[in-house]
Amino acid sequence: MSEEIGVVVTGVSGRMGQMLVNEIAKHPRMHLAGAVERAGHDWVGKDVGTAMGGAAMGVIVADDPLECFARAQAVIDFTAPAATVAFAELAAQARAVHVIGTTGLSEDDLTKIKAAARHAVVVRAGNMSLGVNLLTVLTRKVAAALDEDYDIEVIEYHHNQKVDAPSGTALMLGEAAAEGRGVDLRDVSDSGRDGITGARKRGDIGFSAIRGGDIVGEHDVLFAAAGERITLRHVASDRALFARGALKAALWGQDKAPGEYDMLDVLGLSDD
Ligand SMILES: NC(=O)c1ccc[n+]([C@@H]2O[C@H](COP(=O)([O-])OP(=O)(O)OC[C@H]3O[C@@H](n4cnc5c(N)ncnc54)[C@H](O)[C@@H]3O)[C@@H](O)[C@H]2O)c1
Ligand SMILES: O=C(O)C1=N[C@H](C(=O)O)CCC1
Repeated sequence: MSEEIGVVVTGVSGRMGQMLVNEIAKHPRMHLAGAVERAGHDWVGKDVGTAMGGAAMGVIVADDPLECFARAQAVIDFTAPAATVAFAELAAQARAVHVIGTTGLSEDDLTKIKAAARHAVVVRAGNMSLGVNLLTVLTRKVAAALDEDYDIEVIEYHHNQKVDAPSGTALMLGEAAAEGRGVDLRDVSDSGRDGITGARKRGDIGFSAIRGGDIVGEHDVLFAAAGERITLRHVASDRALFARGALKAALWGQDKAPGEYDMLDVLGLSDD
């Protein structure tokens, strides 16, 4: 698809929302078709450009998502789980591609998103960067090559405002490691150690979450055995990285059949 598409950004005042507005403004094949914030937010009713402290953009921040989605080809959504579940249904009604970056989604949330994806394209990933998605492929391969003599630990580092743990990225990496090992992550996941936990269980995949300052997002996958350690590491130093991945997903999804996709599909890194 080569024509320009209209994109709605939800959670527009957020860290990712503002990053997305800036990236869309620079994109040759996209324009900002709408900007959504939660009802009662002080940006609602204001021009998004002036609310961001710059020049007016001619787009007024709204709290009625469906009205905005109806005039767009894509919705890019980095908000919060309850909002994302509601937006999935509305984006499907509007037949807009729904790009979901929100993390911390429960099993129940994922079931509802899957239902919405019967009617429209949903692209969802806990991390939209090429580097992290490539790292999931490498993690799966390394985990498949090593046996349980190698303890797998995922360590993630984020800013002090992050509300969910383990991060969406850490879970993607944990899933990839479990897949490489041929196990279900739910059976081997070990997060939140505290107190007299007992020795580490062989075969577990551990998670640790560091929160501090303005860290954008860093992830280590550690394979630790007697006598040696291997670490796979990704460092994000600019949120624009995630925004650009989301824009790529919005364009990629335009000519796809309804269904749920991830960034491995968008980036051509998927096995199937
Ligand atoms: N997948 C990725 O690559 C990636 C990258 C960065 C962040 N994230 C995730 O994106 C989400 C947002 O991160 P952030 O740092 O921008 O958070 P943030 O708190 O800065 O922004 C979230 C925004 O969503 C808005 N919001 C909440 N409920 C809403 C509703 N019902 N309607 C409209 N807007 C609503 C909030 O008002 C806020 O402006 C988090 O889940 C985070 O983990 C994912
Ligand atoms: O800042 C955040 O929040 C991030 N969330 C994603 C995650 O949970 O992995 C991606 C990195 C930044």
